[in-house]
Amino acid sequence: MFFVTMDAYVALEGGRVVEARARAPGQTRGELVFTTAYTGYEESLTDPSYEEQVLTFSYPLIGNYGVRSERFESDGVHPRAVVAHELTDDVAAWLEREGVPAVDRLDTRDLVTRIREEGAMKCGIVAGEDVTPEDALDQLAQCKGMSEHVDIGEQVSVREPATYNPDGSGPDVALIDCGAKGSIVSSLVERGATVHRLPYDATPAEIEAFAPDVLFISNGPGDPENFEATQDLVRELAGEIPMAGICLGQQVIAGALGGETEKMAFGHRGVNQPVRDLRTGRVVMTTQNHGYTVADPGPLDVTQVNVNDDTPEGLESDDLRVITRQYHPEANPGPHDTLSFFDDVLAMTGSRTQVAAD
Ligand SMILES: NC(=O)CC[C@H](N)C(=O)O
Repeated sequence: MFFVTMDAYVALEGGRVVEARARAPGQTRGELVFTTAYTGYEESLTDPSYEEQVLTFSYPLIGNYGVRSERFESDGVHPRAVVAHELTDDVAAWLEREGVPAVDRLDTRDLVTRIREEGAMKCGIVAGEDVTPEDALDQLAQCKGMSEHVDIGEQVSVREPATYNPDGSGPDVALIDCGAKGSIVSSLVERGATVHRLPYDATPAEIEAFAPDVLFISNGPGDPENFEATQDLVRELAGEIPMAGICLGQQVIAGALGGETEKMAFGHRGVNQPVRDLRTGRVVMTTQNHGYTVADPGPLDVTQVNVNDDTPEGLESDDLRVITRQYHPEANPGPHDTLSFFDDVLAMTGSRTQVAAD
């Protein structure tokens, strides 16, 4: 007989408690979401866009090719906790070192079905010796909804500006860090750009000091409406300087220019999300991780849509010189179908006009 000691509990919004096995101890809470990605767990777990969420992997075995820091997208693990059907010892040890609770040996098929039917939900999660179902329910009771995390930008952004590839011969990019993945920086640097990484609440005057050729709004966690300072910046500089955005960046730019965003039921998280370009009819496979979407693109044209649910995946405006993507063209993890986005962004810089002085 094969016995597994159950020493972890996951309390779901509504009060149901699911038993599991502790793989990294701790007690925490967050919005329970799932990814269908079957590869790229190191990248997902270090993606700042997962801040304040509990990440469930629908793929049953996570960790089968080890843990290598070269693949990390930031300095630490961002989900509050991790749920999988089976986590390898390597991943469990890494999460324990990072102080991130992790559980496995629960029916993730059932959990994912529930999230698909009821939407992303609050959860409490406890793992380790002596934890009880009541502890998990206590955590659940303290769990905030994603949109209630009003200071989430502060949690994930750089404190001080940083410059990458200072002697580059390419364009200067002002990257507004709302929780940027490292491979957005490297995708730009590889193409010769100099990247000035700036806090999410950088002011127009701070941007102008760098005289950048393009303003690039990064990915990031939570509700784009909570990035008011970033939206103000976009509004202020719109039309003055070309702009690009990825994921939260698309949402912030659309919201700032008069459009609207809304929460999705369970979002898109995975590495095989099909996207159709409306101009060419071509479909590409994309990597995604988002729970909000653009509901109204404002003055921007929708140029790409998700094949599954028609939500906007690409927004553009020739007049305003804006180009954004809802998916992750930096492709870490891949597929690599959409890397040319970075070439398109840098190509926009040829048409730069002077940034207006205050
Ligand atoms: N990856 C991201 O930038 C996520 C965007 C936003 N936080 C969302 O969940 O929709």
